[in-house]
Amino acid sequence: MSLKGSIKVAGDKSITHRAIIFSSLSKGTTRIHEPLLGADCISTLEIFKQFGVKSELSKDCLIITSPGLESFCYDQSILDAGNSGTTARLLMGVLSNLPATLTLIGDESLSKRPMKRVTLPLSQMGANITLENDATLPATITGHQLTGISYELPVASAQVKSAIMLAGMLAQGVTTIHEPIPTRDHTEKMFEDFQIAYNKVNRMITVQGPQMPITPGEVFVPGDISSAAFFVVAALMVPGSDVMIENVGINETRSGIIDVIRAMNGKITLVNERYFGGEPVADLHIQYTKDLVATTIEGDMIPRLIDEIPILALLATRAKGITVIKDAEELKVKETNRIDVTVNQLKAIGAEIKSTDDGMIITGQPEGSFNQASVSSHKDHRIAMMLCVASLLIDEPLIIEDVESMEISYPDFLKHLNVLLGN
Ligand SMILES: O=C(O)C1=C[C@@H](OP(=O)(O)O)[C@@H](O)[C@H](O)C1
Ligand SMILES: C=C(OP(=O)(O)O)C(=O)O
Repeated sequence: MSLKGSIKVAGDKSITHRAIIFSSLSKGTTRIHEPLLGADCISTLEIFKQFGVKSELSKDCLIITSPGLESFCYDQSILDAGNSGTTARLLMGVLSNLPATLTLIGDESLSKRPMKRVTLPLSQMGANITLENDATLPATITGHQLTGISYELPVASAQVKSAIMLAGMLAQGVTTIHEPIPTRDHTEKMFEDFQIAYNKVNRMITVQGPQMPITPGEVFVPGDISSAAFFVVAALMVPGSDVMIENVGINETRSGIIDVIRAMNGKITLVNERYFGGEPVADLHIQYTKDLVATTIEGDMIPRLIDEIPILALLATRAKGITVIKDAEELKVKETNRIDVTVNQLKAIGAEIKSTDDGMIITGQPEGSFNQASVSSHKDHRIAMMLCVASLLIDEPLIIEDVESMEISYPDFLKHLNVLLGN
């Protein structure tokens, strides 16, 4: 049973969120081509619908028509970000500037994730936000126009950077953000798509606000490299596999996985590199590699592959030698503690893996086999898909509890996996 053939993966989650946000803030109609309609992006869309934004799906295009943020209606004050950290954090930057009192809530997992990292800089801009226990959702926000600040990001987080950029775009005056370690730059690219002026020199971003009204744009969403990662790893590990994944985003701030796979000796080739809208894309050709070698993943590489670490940990179980993942403590505050959950699930099926304070250490067993075990995604979409890929290395069926959490970022995951398996 090998993976063969070609697929187009789900649209990029980060870019779809931003496309929905920027099109909702602008007055008029924006077409978003090939968006991701996973649960997280739907959470962002539903919030803007409560403000009076309309959406329509036509073939592969999401058409957003907005009255513009000056004409939002605020009849409903409870906004549900569901499971989505991106929704909650980016929208805090917007809501803090709107003339309404609104409460942002989330599901059980999101309600445990740290929000102070966003409310702290926003408070310095004058925002009025109350968090549960001064730390988590629900957040009650009484909005008014903020004032620009100069801020150095203490954590390498694109969500925090983007929240401040959005707030700065709507605020009075100049906002400057210094980003010591580069993170995904889709917000910067979306500023360009929607003709919002900003400056980025080295790692310093400057936004002069307020910039309203915002002109509608047109967005082309590439395939999500974080979703493609599951098939890339599956093809590298399952003997006989030969797969093409089309139109995948290879933005430098997201493509760490390609560098790591090359360092591990994995057979991956980028074909037909081009631009899709404002983002670079390529078709990824991946072939089974029997002589994978261990590597170290650390430092500035981490934000370039943060969401791919669970699936890269699985890949490392097949690579000769000891793979070390460090500087990845951010994994502890994702949908689950992804260090513990990844280690515990992979250990259960027989992998030699242990957690550390800021990552994990994996001893590869290229010839070893995994065993059946009782495993769970712990309602974390990336863990659910990682376990599905792990099941390809086990002869008996693997029963994965809460596997449906994959809906968050990839509703068609199993369908696409079956296409490649020829089922
Ligand atoms: O900005 C974004 O779209 C995202 C940024 C990352 O989070 P952090 O900003 O918390 O690192 C990433 O893990 C998340 O899946 C999406
Ligand atoms: C961490 C993730 O998303 P978010 O922070 O938006 O919940 C993810 O998709 O892996």
